[in-house]
Amino acid sequence: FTLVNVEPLTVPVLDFSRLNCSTSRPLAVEDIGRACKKMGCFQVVNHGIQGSIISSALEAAAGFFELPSVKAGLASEDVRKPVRFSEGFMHNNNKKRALLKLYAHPLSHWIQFWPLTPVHYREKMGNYAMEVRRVALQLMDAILESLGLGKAYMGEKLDDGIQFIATNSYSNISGSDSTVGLAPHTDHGFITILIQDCDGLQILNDIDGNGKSWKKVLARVPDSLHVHIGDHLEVLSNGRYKSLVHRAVINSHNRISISSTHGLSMDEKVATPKELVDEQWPKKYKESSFHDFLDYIRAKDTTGGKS
Ligand SMILES: O=C(O)CCC(=O)C(=O)O
Ligand SMILES: [Fe+2]
Repeated sequence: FTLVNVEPLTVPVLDFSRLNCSTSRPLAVEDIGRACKKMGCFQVVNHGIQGSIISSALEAAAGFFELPSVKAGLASEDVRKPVRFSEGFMHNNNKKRALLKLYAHPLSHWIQFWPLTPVHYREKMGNYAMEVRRVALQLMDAILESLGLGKAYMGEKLDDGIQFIATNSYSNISGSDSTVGLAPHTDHGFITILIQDCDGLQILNDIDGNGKSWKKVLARVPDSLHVHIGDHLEVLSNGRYKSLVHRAVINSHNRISISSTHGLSMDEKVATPKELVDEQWPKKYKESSFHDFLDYIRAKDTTGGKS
């Protein structure tokens, strides 16, 4: 009941092209800031990524999970090689979510570890990875600006940052109308950009001040990108922008989603800048790197590392 009867999210839609025009940029930056503060997420249209690049990436992801060896839960020859660099959990043992996680930046370094099949997988996913990164970096500039930090606050640190692409395939094996495919969590980077081939993403926030409730993100606006805030942006903004709790629900269809997470490099510490600390906003967070975060989560984990 609580999974199905979830209201759609009325999410602010940002026209990305407004960021590239000096007269409309200040208001667009303000809109982004407001969405980050109130909603923890927003959607982006007119981002310049061709629809065909988005659909090809979703197709490539679906094709990979359809490979007989992957379906059987065996690492295929070309998947086994990147084991050090990608994590894969397949549909075997009745798992509801299959995941292939790809390191994506710098692409010229990581792409050699990506799957070789289906054909054109690397090309299709690589095109999307590069394009979505371009959008992510420009959004991060705007987000920093909305915090009053100035466009160049992070400078090259963002250029050298990480990009993880998580390709997810969900199948409803329980036979029930809907089931949770991915439990509630927040992402660790600054921002995550997500695309999905059908509804399933749900977010938890308090939009009307009536307490937190789940809302579903509709896959309706064609080729729009869903952007949400991760833990490191919460740290950077000293809690002005909160990371967004989200989950994935599987309905009767199989479903594909691709999330691209962007942050600083693994060992670069994210700290709250002094400009964002004052009496009203005392410093709330310890500085940490992506690596520290993962170590902390592993250490805290009570499921024996299987989570
Ligand atoms: O499948 C989804 O919609 C959510 C995926 C997600 O949250 C993730 O990859 O971190
Ligand atoms: Fe996530």
